[in-house]
Amino acid sequence: MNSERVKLAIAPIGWTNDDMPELGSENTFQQTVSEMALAGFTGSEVGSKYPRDPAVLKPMLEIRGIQICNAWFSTFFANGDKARTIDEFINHMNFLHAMGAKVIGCSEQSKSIQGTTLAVFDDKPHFTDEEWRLTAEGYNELAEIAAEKGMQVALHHHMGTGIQTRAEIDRFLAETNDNVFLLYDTGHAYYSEGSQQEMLAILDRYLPRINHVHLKDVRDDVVAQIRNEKKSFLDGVRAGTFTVPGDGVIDFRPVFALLDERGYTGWMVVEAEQDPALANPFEYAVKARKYIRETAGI
Ligand SMILES: O=C1C[C@@H](O)[C@H](O)[C@@H](O)C1=O
Ligand SMILES: [Co+2]
Repeated sequence: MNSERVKLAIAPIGWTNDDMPELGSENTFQQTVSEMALAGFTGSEVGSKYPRDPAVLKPMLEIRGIQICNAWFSTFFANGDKARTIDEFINHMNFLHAMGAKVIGCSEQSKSIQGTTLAVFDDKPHFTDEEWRLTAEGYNELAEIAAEKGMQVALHHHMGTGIQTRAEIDRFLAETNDNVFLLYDTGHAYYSEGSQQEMLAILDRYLPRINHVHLKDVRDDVVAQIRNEKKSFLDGVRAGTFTVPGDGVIDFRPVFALLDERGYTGWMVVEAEQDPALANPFEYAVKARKYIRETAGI
C-alpha cells in the first residue's frame, strides 16, 4: 500500500472499553497513547479517558507523534430526536475539527441493542420506512453541516443496530446523498454476513463511498457460540469475538489489495476490543502492526 495515501491508527478500545469501562479501567490515558506510539501507530480515535480540551490533548499527542483521526458519535434520527442529535453533533464536530480530524464516524443508535443483554442476531432492530426516511434525512443534514468545516460524515454499520447487514448498508447508501460516506468495519461486516466473500463484496461495491476503515479480526468459534446460545454483542466481546488483524479468521490481504488498487486515501484503524486482562493491549498492538507491515507493506 502507499503510505502517502494510507495512514495507520489504533483505537483505545483495546486498552479501555468505553462500552464496558470495567474492562481495562486500570489503563491510563498516558500509558495507552504511549503504547500506541511505541507499537508504531501514528493515529488514534478518542476514548473516554482522553482530555476533551484540544489545548491539553494536542500537545500530549503531538509529543508521541499521534494524530486524532475520528471519534464515535451516536445519532438518534429514527427515534425522531433530530434537534438534540444535531446540537450534540456540532459540539463533537468542533472538537474533532480543533484536533485536525477530517472524518466524523457516526452510528445510528435508535433502537440499538448493542449495549444491552438481548441476543445480537435474533433481537436486532429493523427500521420502518418512516425510520429509514428520518435517518437518511438526518445524515444528509449532518453531511451539509460537516462540509462547512471541510469535514465528512461516515456511517458506522454495526452489529445490533438498524444498519448492520449488507442489505441495510445498501439501503442507507441508496437513500442518502453521495456526500454521506460509509465507515467500513471488517469485523462487523464479517460478523453480520458470516463470510469473507460477503465482507469483501461490501468493500468492493462501496469503495468510492468509504472514507474511513476499521480493521478488526473475528474468532469464528466465538461468533458461532454467540449465535447458537443467543448471546448479546457485549457477551461476545467479553468472550473474544474480536481480535487484531492476523489473529482471527479474516484474510486481510484482499482487503488491503482492493483499497490500494482503488486508490483509497485515509486512515485504517486497528480496532480490536477484547478483555485487556486476557489480551495484553500493547502485545496485541505490536502483533497487529507486524501483520500489517508484512501483508500491506506499510
Ligand atoms: O467502532 C466501534 C466503536 C465501539 O464502541 C463499538 O462497539 C465497536 O464494536 C466498534 O466497531
Ligand atoms: Co468499528
